[in-house]
Amino acid sequence: MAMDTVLSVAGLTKSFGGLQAVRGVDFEVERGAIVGLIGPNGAGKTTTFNMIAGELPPTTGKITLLGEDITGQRTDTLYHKGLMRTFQLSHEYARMTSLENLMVAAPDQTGESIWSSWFANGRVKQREAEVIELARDTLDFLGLTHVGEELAGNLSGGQKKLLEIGRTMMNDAKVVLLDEPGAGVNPTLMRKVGDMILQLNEERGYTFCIIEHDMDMIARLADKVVVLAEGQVLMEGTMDEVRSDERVIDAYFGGEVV
Ligand SMILES: Nc1ncnc2c1ncn2[C@@H]1O[C@H](COP(=O)(O)OP(=O)(O)OP(=O)(O)O)[C@@H](O)[C@H]1O
Repeated sequence: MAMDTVLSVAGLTKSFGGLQAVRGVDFEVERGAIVGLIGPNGAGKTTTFNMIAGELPPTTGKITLLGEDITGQRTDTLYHKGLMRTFQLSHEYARMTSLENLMVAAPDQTGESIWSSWFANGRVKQREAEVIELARDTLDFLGLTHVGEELAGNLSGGQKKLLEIGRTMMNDAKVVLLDEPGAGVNPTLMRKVGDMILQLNEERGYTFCIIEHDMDMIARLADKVVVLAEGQVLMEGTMDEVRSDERVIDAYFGGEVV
């Protein structure tokens, strides 16, 4: 493993009954990189993410974060280690405001979610002021200040995506898995989501692994692209290399002339 690898998966497999959704996937994500994970529908991208993010135990294989074997560790454990993911369909708390959605993503001083201390003690304590300030700064960074008091359920698809990215910022997650940040987002906001990702990468040193079907977005963001097809890595390379590779064209279009 290279010295600057922050995340690696090796020999990862996942079977659902008789179906082998992921069949021996290997790839590495270098510190400060933006890695795109692409491939046709059903290639195993989300299943791979679910295993890395601790939502699904791998059938076999090993996942390493910052040199530590994290295979099978759960989402909340990984959250404290700085690995977070977002979802294809945003997971906001619809009946809380945007500001509150960010606040509940912050860890408290003991490293627990602030959510649990609210319920345990019935009130927000000293940390509240710091968390509110951080949440306001995060809204400002994302350009969402004007919808800070709006219920998150009322935000547009693109604003929800930005809010999801904001939730990772509240934990200062250093390795972020983004599941289709461009899905259901209009072109203007798509550009903005891309800007945020680049800004977090360049200014705060976040490392990203991104599943995305929008090839323009991947071309703009990704340093390296890993192509999955039928549960396996078909190839990896720059977007230019991937775009012109016959195997990739075949995987997407089934070898038909299009
Ligand atoms: N919980 C599950 N139970 C059974 N089969 C599953 C489960 N989750 C995924 N699969 C199957 O595993 C395969 C890979 O699915 P996955 O969602 O990982 O693909 P994907 O590359 O993310 O696709 P898409 O781009 O369409 O989101 C598919 O054949 C899917 O039907």
